[in-house]
Amino acid sequence: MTAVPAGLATALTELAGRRPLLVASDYDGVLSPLVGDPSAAVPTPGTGEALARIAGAAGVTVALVSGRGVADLRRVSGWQGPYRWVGSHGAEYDGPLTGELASRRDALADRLAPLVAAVPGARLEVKPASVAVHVRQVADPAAAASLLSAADAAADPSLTKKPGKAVLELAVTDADKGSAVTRLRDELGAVAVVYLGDDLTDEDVFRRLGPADVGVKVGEGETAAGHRVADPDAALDVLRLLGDLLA
Ligand SMILES: O=P(O)(O)OC[C@H]1O[C@H](O[C@H]2O[C@H](CO)[C@@H](O)[C@H](O)[C@H]2O)[C@H](O)[C@@H](O)[C@@H]1O
Repeated sequence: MTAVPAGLATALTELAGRRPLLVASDYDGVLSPLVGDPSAAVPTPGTGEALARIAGAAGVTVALVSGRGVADLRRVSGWQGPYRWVGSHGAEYDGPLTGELASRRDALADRLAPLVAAVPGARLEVKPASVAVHVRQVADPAAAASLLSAADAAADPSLTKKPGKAVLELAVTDADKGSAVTRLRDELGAVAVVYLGDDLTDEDVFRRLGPADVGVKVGEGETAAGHRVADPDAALDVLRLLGDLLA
């Protein structure tokens, strides 16, 4: 167990009495350590219990806000909790997406597949509203960079580019996590929001947080978040502290 940074602990203590409260988090790299195979990204042990405890506090809503599709997020996490499940970077907000996006996504996947197949270790992930080109397991950094450039060049202007950690995602919607969390905040009438995230797509949320909110960047890199912790283990410590404060 690591100590939660003092400034963050103080901010959470100040926020803990406010209701309604929204506690939202990204999944990969925050609630689950990054691994080579996206389908094997299980939660950090103890994280499900920490989230369930927070969700059990009166007036508190827990939301999982992921780039993954909701069905995939449920499967990979193994969680069933009473959470708000927001997937596909916010495109899946009220439930599964309609089928009309699927044909555009499939055509995109067909265009990208030969590029990915030509690079050993690269992986194509077809998701509800996007296609992701993963290079985490490409041994040659030049080949990885070149594949990401080629995928970027293959994107027509109707697509939304979402670069992330060893990945470039091309989305057939312009949804973003910042809009999704703002919509949740408004819907719940939340007077404060806690958000944890590790990647570029999470910056859309951090940029929209206000002075009453607490944003926590997990890991390195530039951020608009007011607080930072080192890794998913430290993120778990934040959730455990928040659970204690809300109890
Ligand atoms: O918004 P998130 O919940 O963080 O999802 C972002 C993307 O996460 C996954 O990719 C990332 O995690 C993989 C497993 O650890 C890792 O192999 C990959 O390099 C990371 O980019 C997921 O596969 C994507 O679909 C999500 O958009």
